[in-house]
Amino acid sequence: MPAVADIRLKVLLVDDQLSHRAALGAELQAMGHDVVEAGNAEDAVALFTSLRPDAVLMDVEMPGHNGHWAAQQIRRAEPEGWTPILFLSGRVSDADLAEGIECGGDDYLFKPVSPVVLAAKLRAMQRLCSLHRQLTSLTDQLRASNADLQIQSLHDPLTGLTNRRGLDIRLDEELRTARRERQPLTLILCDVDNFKAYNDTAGHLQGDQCLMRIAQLLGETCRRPRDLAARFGGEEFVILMPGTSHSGAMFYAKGLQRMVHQLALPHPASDGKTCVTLSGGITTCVPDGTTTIESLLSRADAALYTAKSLGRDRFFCFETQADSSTGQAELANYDREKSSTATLF
Ligand SMILES: Nc1nc2c(ncn2[C@@H]2O[C@H](COP(=O)(O)OP(=O)(O)OP(=O)(O)O)[C@@H](O)[C@H]2O)c(=O)[nH]1
Repeated sequence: MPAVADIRLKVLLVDDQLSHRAALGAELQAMGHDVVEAGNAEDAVALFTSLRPDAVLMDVEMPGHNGHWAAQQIRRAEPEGWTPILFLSGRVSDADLAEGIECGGDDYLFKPVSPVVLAAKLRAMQRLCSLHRQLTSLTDQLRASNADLQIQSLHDPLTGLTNRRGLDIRLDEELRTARRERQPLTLILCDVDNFKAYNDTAGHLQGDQCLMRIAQLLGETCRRPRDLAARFGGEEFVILMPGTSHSGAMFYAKGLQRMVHQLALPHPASDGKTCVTLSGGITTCVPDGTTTIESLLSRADAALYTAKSLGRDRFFCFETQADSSTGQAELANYDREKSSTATLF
């Protein structure tokens, strides 16, 4: 930020008399400021809107609209009212002065303008301009910090994935959208197998690295714009797939399992397996009025529990779960298949 005295103001100088503009303009430039000139009120308003000067010096009496009218238009164009407007006038009654301030002006300069008074008023405008710039810069910093905080509050610091809070927000949105549009919604709850043993053997820091790699893989596999990979907590992750049917979810899970195998992250203590594996519980439904975030999570959790009981390194999905007969029929339609028994792969 330059020192107040060094601030170069962009001054909009409005006067219908060319000779007055030339004289005052030359003085302003000699003081180190930039000058934009307008010869009438309409041009003044147009130039103010397009160029956003730092200060306005405005004649009051002009053919057509006068300076008071122009000040009103300028205040409308800039409701925060930061830009100082100084009227230039030959003689001012108390009533004129009051009207000028009422119309949005800040001060009066009497013609012919004394160079000393002009310099003093410009110094005051430089101070105001400096305050405005500081405030704008602080507001920008605050806005950026708020945006950062917003991102941090919705993301997990270890993996960078959406955190539980962010997941809850998206789940709520997607549940309502799927219900309204009668579209299937798939939720997969994944868990790293025997992760306690991993930590106990390889150490917590190595465990963190493992979670980061798995999270990265999950993030990469969520390719559709509305798919979401989130860290649910600990070594558990959620994949949310709006508009994805039962069969689509199974196709995705098979691919994910294959990719985890290909990743081949060494697991130091996993029930006879040498590499990290995932288990997952899948639930797909066309939600109705009774479907809640909790019911979706609890169905996925039950399916995950079953996958673990059946020996881990697998994804499990109960028979197609819809929440109403309508939902069930629609889901069957989407999948073009009738599900009857549990599906395991
Ligand atoms: N390194 C690391 N470990 C974590 C983190 N969050 C949770 N854990 C660990 O994850 C382990 C989860 O253990 P369990 O819930 O018993 O599950 P598990 O050992 O994977 O067993 P199964 O789920 O049955 O395969 C615990 O040891 C937690 O301390 C984390 O951010 N970093």
